[in-house]
Amino acid sequence: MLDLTFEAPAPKVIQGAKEEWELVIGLEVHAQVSTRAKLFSGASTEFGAEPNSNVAFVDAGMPGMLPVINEGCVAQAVRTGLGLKAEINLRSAFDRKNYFYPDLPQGYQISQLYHPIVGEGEVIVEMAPGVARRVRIERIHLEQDAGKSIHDMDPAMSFVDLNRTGVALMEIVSRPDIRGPEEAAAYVGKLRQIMRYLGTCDGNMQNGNLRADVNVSVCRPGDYEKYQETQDFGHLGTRCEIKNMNSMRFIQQAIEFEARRQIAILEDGGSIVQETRLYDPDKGETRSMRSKEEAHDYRYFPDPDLLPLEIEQAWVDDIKAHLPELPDQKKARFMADFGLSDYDAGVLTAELANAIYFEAVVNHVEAKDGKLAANWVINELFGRLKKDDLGIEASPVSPAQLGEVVALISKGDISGKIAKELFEIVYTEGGEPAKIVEERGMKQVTDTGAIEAAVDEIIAANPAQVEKAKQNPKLAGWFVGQVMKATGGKANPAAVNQIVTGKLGL
Ligand SMILES: Nc1ncnc2c1ncn2[C@@H]1O[C@H](COP(=O)(O)OP(=O)(O)OP(=O)(O)O)[C@@H](O)[C@H]1O
Ligand SMILES: [Mg+2]
Ligand SMILES: [Mg+2]
Repeated sequence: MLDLTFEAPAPKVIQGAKEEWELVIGLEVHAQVSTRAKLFSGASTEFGAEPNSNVAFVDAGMPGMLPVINEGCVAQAVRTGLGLKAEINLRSAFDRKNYFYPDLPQGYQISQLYHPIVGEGEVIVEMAPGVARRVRIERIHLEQDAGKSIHDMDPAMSFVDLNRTGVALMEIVSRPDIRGPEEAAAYVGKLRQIMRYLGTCDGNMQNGNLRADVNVSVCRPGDYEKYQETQDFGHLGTRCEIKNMNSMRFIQQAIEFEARRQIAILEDGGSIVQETRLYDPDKGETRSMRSKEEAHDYRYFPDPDLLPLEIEQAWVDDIKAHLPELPDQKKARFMADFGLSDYDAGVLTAELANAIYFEAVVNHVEAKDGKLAANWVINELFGRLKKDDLGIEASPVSPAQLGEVVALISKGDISGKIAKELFEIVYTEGGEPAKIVEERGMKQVTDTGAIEAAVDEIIAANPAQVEKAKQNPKLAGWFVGQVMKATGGKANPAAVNQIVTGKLGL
């Protein structure tokens, strides 16, 4: 496992006009379950389909239609819970959350207020190499997504698209353990990463696949510690909830703005009204959407159309036994097996596809070359792909090809400089690296006779430089550079250096 030091929360402190304030943040993350069918119907969840083409009668709220639970969605929620080291509740139940909105044809959302499927867990967020924070998860429940109102097609009309109605969401509720905007973004990033590894949510924030409701309050220094001791929310300030954030950058901006807004009110002698707010990225401010009093009147009650959900421990155990390696485990293994730095291992495991690619490269080289392979994947390959705006899946260089390049460097067959040329050839033209080296005469010159001849020539042609070098041995580097140039970068630099210093008598 990763060797982490857990730090007490370092809250973001904001200096108000009169006093200092600390931030307290709790997140409700809505993660769309990766699944082909909806939570209670067989309709497809495909993104971007023709409006209203993926709607079962039950999704449209037709009278007499009954919901039928999708076992695959339940398995995904359990998998997510296990990935967050959470308790799994073998018995959970569905409740109706009633409200009226044009994109909600049933007039209620089926959710799990009283008995969620997943209980307490945790997310470990690394804020600096080896320094981590633990954010507690309160619960994860399954619920239906709503449809989408469309207001921008016609100035006089609104339309509704029910494709998203009834798609399964996991609402992942954190404790108010997050103490600053960067930490909030890091937390969402870590959750996203874990779920992508688990295959339970695609985490595509642009598509609305992962959205966060951000709860923000402020308190005076010392009050948060009192809350931690007693778990009494009375020590914390009143929260406001900023709905539906789907960008890490906006999450941070919204928190910052919201905290300052609350501080200004409090320092003015006012009090915070608990309410739901929306963030306007163009104006960089939050504004009130509805007060929480109205919003809370959901008249929750157990859904009479659905029996309590009972699952078996053996089924949960089976899912647990088949969990994939998670980001922290993979990172720790990369560091231990290949001697990678925390940073390199972090970059390579940030996205599962990158980690898979790297491991495939390493399969073609010896373990001792893991670090070299990491450098090539991170610096050369990622850099090159970025230039062409390509994802790793579209890489023109396969792991086998890159592994071969790395092995050629490691064996001393080619120099680092030539390796870059070789990489570019493989990237643009394809082909087998070893063959290319052979055919195009790119092999490194390790033959000392040939290097000596080149050194002699440079020394003979530059008597003045030779004199200077004798006074200042650092100038040997100049001779090495000249020899490298003369041999088209193919001479082995270490051998050149040795011969140059020998011949100059340094
Ligand atoms: N004082 C506080 N400051 C900041 N966050 C808080 C505070 N108190 C509670 N929270 C956070 O607010 C969130 C409350 O979410 P929860 O789903 O339990 O209820 P809700 O927001 O009332 O309901 P809904 O799901 O209808 O929005 C949690 O993430 C919790 O950590
Ligand atoms: Mg909630
Ligand atoms: Mg909420």
